[in-house]
Amino acid sequence: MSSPLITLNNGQTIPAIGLGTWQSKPNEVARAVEHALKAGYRHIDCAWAYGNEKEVGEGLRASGVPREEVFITSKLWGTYHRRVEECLDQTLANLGTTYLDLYLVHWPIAMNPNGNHPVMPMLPNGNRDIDASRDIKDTWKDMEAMVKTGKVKSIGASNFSQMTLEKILLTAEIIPAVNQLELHLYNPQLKLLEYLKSKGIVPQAYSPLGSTNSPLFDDETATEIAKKHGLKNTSDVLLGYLLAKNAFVLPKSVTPSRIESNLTGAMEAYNALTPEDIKVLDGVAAGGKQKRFIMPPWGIDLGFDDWPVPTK
Ligand SMILES: NC(=O)C1=CN([C@@H]2O[C@H](COP(=O)(O)OP(=O)(O)OC[C@H]3O[C@@H](n4cnc5c(N)ncnc54)[C@H](OP(=O)(O)O)[C@@H]3O)[C@@H](O)[C@H]2O)C=CC1
Ligand SMILES: O=C[C@H](O)[C@@H](O)[C@@H](O)[C@H](O)C(=O)O
Repeated sequence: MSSPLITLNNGQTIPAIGLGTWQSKPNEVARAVEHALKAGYRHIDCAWAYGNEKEVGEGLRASGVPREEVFITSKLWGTYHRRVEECLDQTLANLGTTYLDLYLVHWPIAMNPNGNHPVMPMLPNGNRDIDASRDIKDTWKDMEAMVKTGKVKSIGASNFSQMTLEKILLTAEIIPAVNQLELHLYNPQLKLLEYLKSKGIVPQAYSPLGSTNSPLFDDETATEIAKKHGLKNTSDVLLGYLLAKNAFVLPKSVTPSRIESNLTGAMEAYNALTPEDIKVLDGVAAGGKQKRFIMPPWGIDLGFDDWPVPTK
């Protein structure tokens, strides 16, 4: 089974279901990618910061699926906001490919490129070593330049609130194709989804299952809806719900049976869910279950309604 395609604002199409690779250990991720591609996935979500792109590349080659049939995304890390092409070139070399289908700014926050650590530079006081003088608009300009090199087909955002998007849109020549966000039953960000729609930016749902040790699998509403439609897993409803919101889903798994069922189950649920189910699922977070799972301690305001502004 393959997944439906979503068309981006530049006409490029992407399979709506992609395999996540964050926290997939290097010794597990090659087999996970190979298995996913053999099971029908054609979209892999990677990042320089995940430290496993070399092994993702091994999995791609082991699958025997031609490179041009797979949609590959990767992300620019904070310590490289002033060295965009350098980060991209490392990713391309790690993956063993000459181009990416999509390149995202991982977080709209630059970190000190000359700090005490290449990935997570820290200050003596324990805070992240942020490069506050780097304007996100300039990082976006450098991302735009990567499209001209032919090394990336599309560019996009990740973890950008409306506030951050408005900043880059002031000078952007290329509107981000996507915004990859924490999106799931307990954090549906309905207002931001409306804004993205108005700008032609497609949402990509990260942590669609609620990430590691997720409470979402036990959610009563999703479980009841799964039962009602004879779906095998609550996770099917979690993924089908996001597809129905016109978001990509990027479930991560290194478990072969889950890799398979996330693809087939998401599609089954997408086809089974009714507008009434979607309305009920839309109300779960607002009904007292709102929760975000990925909240790195950046120490600055990212402009998300549900993410408390840090006190100095
Ligand atoms: N842009 C960004 O800042 C971010 C991007 N992402 C991207 O999104 C992807 C997905 O998000 P992630 O946080 O990994 O979390 P997910 O919501 O995809 O959940 C992954 C967890 O759920 C388990 N799991 C997967 N499928 C099932 C299933 N059917 N039943 C029960 N358990 C299951 C996995 O275990 P196991 O592997 O052991 O099967 C793993 O522990 C990432 O891998 C990454 O690619 C994620 C976070 C932030
Ligand atoms: O993509 C995954 C996430 O964004 C992850 O890379 C960050 O949350 C990182 O662990 C951090 O602490 O900043």
